[in-house]
Amino acid sequence: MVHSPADPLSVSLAIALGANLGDPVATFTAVRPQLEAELRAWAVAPLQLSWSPRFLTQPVGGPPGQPPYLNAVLLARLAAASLPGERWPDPTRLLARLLQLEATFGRERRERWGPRRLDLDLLWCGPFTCGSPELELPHPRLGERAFVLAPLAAIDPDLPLPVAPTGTPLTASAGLAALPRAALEPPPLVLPGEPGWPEGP
Ligand SMILES: Nc1ncnc2c1ncn2[C@@H]1O[C@H](COP(=O)(O)OP(=O)(O)OP(=O)(O)O)[C@@H](O)[C@H]1O
Ligand SMILES: Nc1nc2c(c(=O)[nH]1)N=C(CO)CN2
Repeated sequence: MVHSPADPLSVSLAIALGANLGDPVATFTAVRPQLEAELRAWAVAPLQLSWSPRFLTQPVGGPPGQPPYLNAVLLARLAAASLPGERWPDPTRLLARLLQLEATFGRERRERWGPRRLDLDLLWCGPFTCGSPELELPHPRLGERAFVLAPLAAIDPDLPLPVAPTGTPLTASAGLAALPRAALEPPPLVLPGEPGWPEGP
């Protein structure tokens, strides 16, 4: 893992949630406080959390005939100055917590991109870059996925996305607008807020 120079992304992290088996709405409502608690326990330093609305999305990849997905994103901003010694906690420890939460909610791995009760993907984690199969950061497919970009753009259209060092800076809304037509057909459908998930359109 390598630390890159300070920028707005270097003080934030984002986690994508997905589910298309069981009762995804109930799963999201139940996992939300648990994910917040896991994140705060891992980070030690204070966090400012922003949840996206929930989106109903068409399955991308995997076996045909899957149910639609429920998707959302959690964005966390850290006050870098409040980190102990200004050092980030280890992202592999956060991934371990995410995998454990998936297991708690009955996640089973059968086939690539197969249907699942809960998927938690670490999209980026501050300044870390990492290319091992166990942990890739930033997530290599985040810029291709409407089910990730639409929730990010709903939190903040001007949110910069992590790109390769030589890449042009791209915001969440620009990334969404740049997707090929097929990736937006049908477009993600934003759900109204409700108790347990107040964020809506
Ligand atoms: N950024 C990341 N976030 C979550 N898991 C990751 C990440 N990078 C690598 N992995 C590894 O990927 C493994 C398989 O994850 P999973 O089956 O959830 O993939 P997926 O969500 O179906 O596919 P995709 O990676 O395209 O989103 C995990 O066991 C984990 O170790
Ligand atoms: N609509 C949708 N499609 C997917 C999703 C997802 O969360 N939503 N997750 C995948 C693997 O991470 C593969 N395909």
